[in-house]
Amino acid sequence: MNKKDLFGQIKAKSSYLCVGLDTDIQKIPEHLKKADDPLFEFNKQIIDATIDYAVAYKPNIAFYEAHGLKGWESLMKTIEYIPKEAFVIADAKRGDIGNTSKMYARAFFEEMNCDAITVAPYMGEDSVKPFLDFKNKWVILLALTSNAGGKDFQNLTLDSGEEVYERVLSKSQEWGSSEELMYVVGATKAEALKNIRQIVPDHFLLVPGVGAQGGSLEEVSKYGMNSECGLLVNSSRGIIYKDSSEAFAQVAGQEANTLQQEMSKYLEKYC
Ligand SMILES: O=C(O)c1cc(=O)[nH]c(=O)n1[C@@H]1O[C@H](COP(=O)(O)O)[C@@H](O)[C@H]1O
Repeated sequence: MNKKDLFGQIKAKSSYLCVGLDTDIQKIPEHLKKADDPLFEFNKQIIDATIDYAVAYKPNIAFYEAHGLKGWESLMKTIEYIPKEAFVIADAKRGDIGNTSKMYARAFFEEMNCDAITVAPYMGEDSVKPFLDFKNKWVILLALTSNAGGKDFQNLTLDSGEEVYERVLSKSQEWGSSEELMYVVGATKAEALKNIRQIVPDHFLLVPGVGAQGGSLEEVSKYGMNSECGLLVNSSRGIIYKDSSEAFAQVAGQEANTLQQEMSKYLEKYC
């Protein structure tokens, strides 16, 4: 999906919501545990209940890898099930020497047909470029992450006066354009968004950390939005685990609907 089509979906649904499929077998409703493929069954119902309110889905690969071959099957079935109108992000946080990154890219872009993958920038240009070689696919580079430990490296100040995350933003623009590169900025770091928008005015930002991690959707929207929205805001636990009864998917749908309604207001106000 290209940037224009992504913005088209955002306008059509009045939403920049990304539903995080961090599907934990310990947390899914009891009645689903007897299904042949409980992870897929759970995801299928969550997708059906939220598709009217979400423009993107982000399966977090760890939750599937943890189950070996069966987990990979659940993941692949889930990705195939997501309607084509939605943007699919493999949250895999990969990145390695060039020939290895190329294999990761083939796995997630060709084999699984995801639209985007999260990539760690630590190994630099030749670890990121192989992902960017795929046309009509996206790299989502970790810039300023939502976790407390992010500051251990990301906020260190370089001799140039830039912080490391700022260098990630400025340097990586030499590698790819805003048609193929997005950045992760945690909703818990919303105070940095004004500055981030000065460095990357046109890029989409994937913003996790509203809901369970306590980030503010209003602040993120106010400081992070650009004229093409430029935001995908993810919530995982705050949507998918609100209820553990047989009505879990309905409750997830309501939760997504509530976020979408709030987003609709911010699109009018800030976009
Ligand atoms: O890359 C990510 O998606 C990510 C980056 C980050 O800085 N913080 C962060 O929470 N995430 C992911 O976003 C999701 C957040 O989940 P919830 O806190 O349950 O909404 C998880 O899948 C995290 O791995």
